[in-house]
Amino acid sequence: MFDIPLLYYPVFILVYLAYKVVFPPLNFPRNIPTIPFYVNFLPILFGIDQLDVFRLYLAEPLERYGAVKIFFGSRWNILVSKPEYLSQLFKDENTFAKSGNQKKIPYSVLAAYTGDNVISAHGAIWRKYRNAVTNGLQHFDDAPIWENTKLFRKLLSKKIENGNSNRLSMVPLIQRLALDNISNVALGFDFGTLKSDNCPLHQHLLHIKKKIFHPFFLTFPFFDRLPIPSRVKGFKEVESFRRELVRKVQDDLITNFKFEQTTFASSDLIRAYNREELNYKQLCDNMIIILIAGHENPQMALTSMFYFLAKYPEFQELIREEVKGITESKYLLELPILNSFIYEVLRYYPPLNSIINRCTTRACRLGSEIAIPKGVYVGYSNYGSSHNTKNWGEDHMEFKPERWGKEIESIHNNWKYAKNSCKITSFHGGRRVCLGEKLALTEIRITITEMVKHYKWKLPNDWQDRVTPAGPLSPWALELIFEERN
Ligand code: HEM
Repeated sequence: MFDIPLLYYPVFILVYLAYKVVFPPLNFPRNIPTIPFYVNFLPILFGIDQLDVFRLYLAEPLERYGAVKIFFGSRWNILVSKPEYLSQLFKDENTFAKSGNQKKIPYSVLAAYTGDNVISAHGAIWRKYRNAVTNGLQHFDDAPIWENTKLFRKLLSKKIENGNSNRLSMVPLIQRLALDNISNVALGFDFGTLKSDNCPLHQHLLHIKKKIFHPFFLTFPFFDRLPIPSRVKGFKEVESFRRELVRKVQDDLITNFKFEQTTFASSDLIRAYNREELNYKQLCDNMIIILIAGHENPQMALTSMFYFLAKYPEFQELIREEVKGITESKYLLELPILNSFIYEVLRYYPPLNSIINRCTTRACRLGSEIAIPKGVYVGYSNYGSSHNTKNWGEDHMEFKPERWGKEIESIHNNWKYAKNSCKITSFHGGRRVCLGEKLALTEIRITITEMVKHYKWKLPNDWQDRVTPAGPLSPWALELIFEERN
């Protein structure tokens, strides 16, 4: 045996870490391309956005091979975009088992925030959660959404009046609309952000989100294991926000003397907790995920809707004509231009660009050719499947609502077909299909309807047209210039 001087240990550790980061593990499939590990840092280093990264590094290999090796979240993963592979991923849940942050990075601030919930759980636990929340998310009263859109309009008009400018920063405003919608429709309380500029729960949420979605800690959650003071504080703040939210929901529902008749997703969660089918942590984890998925995804989608309506203003006029006199959601479902426009936006900018939260439970093959070892994280690229020549033709980079069809029946059928054949995976598909799709689409239809009736808007000439640098996908720091219609 020979002694290695202590001095060399840090060097060995660094070399080992670099080796783990720079190259995929040796047992990863060799017949698919490797995306350079540094692509994650390009938005931070060079100010480019996630679609620049996609165009430069992912588009061609994904189009050609349908799957690539990619470094993300402190590990190497496999990212898939080919419909056949996606369909296998979505169907064979026993092999590609859901494994969310609570398993992948249990030591992280992000995992402390989201916990073990209906989106990330697997097997019997997932079924228990899904049973509790399905009814409330599928059957809901859309009246609060109409009401909130009116409050949203009032807020816009007030901002324009007070600021002496009709140029508005849209992200915080849309977030307020999305938060009030999900809290009213699914959680059974009013977040109240549209009525007050300084709602304490909202301020708390904004504060912790900055900590959770820090690009460095998202790429290297491993550092959350270290006693870094800001991260230690982050854990405490996340916990206090979760408790505050659940207390608010419980207080509002319990003081509601008709609690037993309420059908919110949160009422069913509380009932499952009262029957001891869920423990307190599971109750919190699922309440919080309804809040997170229920406001962040529609927020991204709505931001993109506003953007595309500004970029192609002819659709503001066409949709305005279509929605004239309509005040009920069921009639909005029948409008071809409105619905094909929405589907095209969801294809063009899928709010969740890529999702990596499945882990192989055994060595297996993706298709007949890609051999994957046990314990590997496999995810899917929504942008990759909806921007792909094989799936969408040579014009997939063009924004063309008419690609969905002319008649409303064929438009909805084409949307269903694209989902069933995994050519569009913006809402996942199969058994684990998004439970909030109906709610989100209702919210989007109502918001567009009310907005085009009362405003015209356009992009400022000096606004930089780019998308978010990483994570959820939508126009970055969207600003719009509004004009009220008479
Ligand atoms: C435009 C808006 C939305 C988009 C694009 C979207 C997208 C998705 C996607 C891609 C998944 C699968 C995630 C995965 O693979 O792990 C999912 C699952 C889910 N979403 Fe949504 N979502 C949206 C809105 C909502 C809303 C408003 C809710 C309401 C709370 C919601 C609740 C859920 C739930 C509960 C699941 C888990 C389903 C399961 O695994 O059983 N989503 N969503």
